[in-house]
Amino acid sequence: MSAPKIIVHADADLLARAVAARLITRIVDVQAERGEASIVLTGGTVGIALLAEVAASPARDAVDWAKVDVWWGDERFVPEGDADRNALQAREALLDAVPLDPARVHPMPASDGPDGDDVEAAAVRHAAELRAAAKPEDPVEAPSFDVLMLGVGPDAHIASLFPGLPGVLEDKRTVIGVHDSPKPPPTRVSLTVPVIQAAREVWVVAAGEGKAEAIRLGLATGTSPSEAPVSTARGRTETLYLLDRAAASRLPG
Ligand SMILES: O=C(O)[C@H](O)[C@@H](O)[C@H](O)[C@H](O)COP(=O)(O)O
Repeated sequence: MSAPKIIVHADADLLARAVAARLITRIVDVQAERGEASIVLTGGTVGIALLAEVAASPARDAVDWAKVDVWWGDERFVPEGDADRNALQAREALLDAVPLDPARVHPMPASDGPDGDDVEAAAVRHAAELRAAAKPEDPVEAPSFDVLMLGVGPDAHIASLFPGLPGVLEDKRTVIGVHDSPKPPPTRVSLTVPVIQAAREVWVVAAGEGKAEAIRLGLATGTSPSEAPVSTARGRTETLYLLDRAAASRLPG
């Protein structure tokens, strides 16, 4: 696991623009090496704002979008067309504006999908999709994502792994159904820590004073995952904490 690097931008708008530029560059670099790239999107305010900044960037056409695999870190388990879906928000912000291959876009299941409202079956279905996309050398039964982005909640959750819930301790499954989420909606689907930590690069993206304590916990030594799931956000070759000044206002000394 790589030690976190902290990069601070002046405010939330600049953060979104800078992460968008970084994402475009990273995809271009990975595609120059291997032809294709895989990214994991996050919902949340900055997570969606940065996608809109990618869409607005003149550099976006440097990416071969048809060779980008798009996945999500978590999803609200609501119907396909629900405005709360991270996937729907991402489509509106970016995905509909670039020439992706639909077969390479992998939203997590919705509650009106083939498994109906059975979130456990939906998680198993998505785990099978990840397994099918994994290569023999991948350390878990999921792709080793090139860039996995995570927002963080004021309670220090990442994806839909919340403090005090068992999901953050899951060490076998790659995808779980989440029940009783403290943040609505209560039922969700989430990647687990082993998949997150198998990613080549993990980027934690956070803005605002309300995230400062969560960021402190995420970087402090000795934080327990159950207390602050964000402390598990580490990539294999790179871990970036991409922050605005307010979110960086309580960094551990
Ligand atoms: O499913 C969700 O509720 C969101 O995806 C959530 O995990 C989000 O990423 C963080 O809470 C940060 O969100 P904000 O940037 O809006 O605070």
